[in-house]
Amino acid sequence: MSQHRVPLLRAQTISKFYGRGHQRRQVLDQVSLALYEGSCLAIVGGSGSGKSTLVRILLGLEASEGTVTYRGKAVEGRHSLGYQALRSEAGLIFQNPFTSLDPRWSALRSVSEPLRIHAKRLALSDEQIQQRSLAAMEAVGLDAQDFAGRFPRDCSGGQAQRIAVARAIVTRPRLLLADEPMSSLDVSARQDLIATFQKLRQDNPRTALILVSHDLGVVQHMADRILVLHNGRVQEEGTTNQVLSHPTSAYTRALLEAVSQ
Ligand SMILES: Nc1ncnc2c1ncn2[C@@H]1O[C@H](COP(=O)(O)OP(=O)(O)OP(=O)(O)O)[C@@H](O)[C@H]1O
Repeated sequence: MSQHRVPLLRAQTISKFYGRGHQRRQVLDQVSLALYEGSCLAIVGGSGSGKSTLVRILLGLEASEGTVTYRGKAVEGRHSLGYQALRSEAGLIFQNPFTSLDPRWSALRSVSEPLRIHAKRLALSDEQIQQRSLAAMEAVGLDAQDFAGRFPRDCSGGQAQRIAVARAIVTRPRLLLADEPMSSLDVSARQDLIATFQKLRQDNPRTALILVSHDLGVVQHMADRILVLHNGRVQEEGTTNQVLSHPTSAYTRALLEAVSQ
């Protein structure tokens, strides 16, 4: 069914090399993927498997062989239509909120910043920016009145990461891309953030999500499809149920044995 629609984001036969001469090394080999509106694709692999490189290529931040398209338009260089559409419609969440959030900014200022950047285009008043920012904080399970004036240093890792998620969703993105969003959190904060993402998906059924993780346990309750990457190659790709119940590669089976509880 979804196969007949145009994917929101598509990568076709992406290959990437670093270095020159005999230092030249391939870090991605013919990687293809498709992400549809409203779906969640997890990209899973161990350290050095090429996840971050792939993410940078998907975001148009790094050149590669192969093609990336966003809503059917090529993402190639910062002036391309695909790049501009992607960057104005995507929310990004990174591994460590204490480095991705500005330590000098209150939560309200961090969350409202993406709206301020686009305030003119979106025709938003200061009052509307504030209301939408507070609503984004509530949407990720923070008491907005309590957290609005807090700085990252006044927050736990899980709370700070929720502020970063609120900042990513405040513009109502069509695509959310989260690169190892749980890996700096302890088990309980991780469970809370998984629940937050699940609620966000229910509340925003059209938003697509790419979730990058080294841990199949983190993605199993969130992803519709899983792509397993190892040494820059796709080991397997399929529905979450298929990959978890009937893994076809030994590498995926090893990842499953290492699942965190
Ligand atoms: N700028 C670069 N120059 C040379 N090699 C690089 C560069 N960036 C990444 N690599 C290499 O490419 C391979 C893939 O790295 P990448 O960071 O994409 O993996 P990863 O799966 O995200 O790993 P991790 O989970 O540890 O972040 C690694 O061997 C890395 O050393």
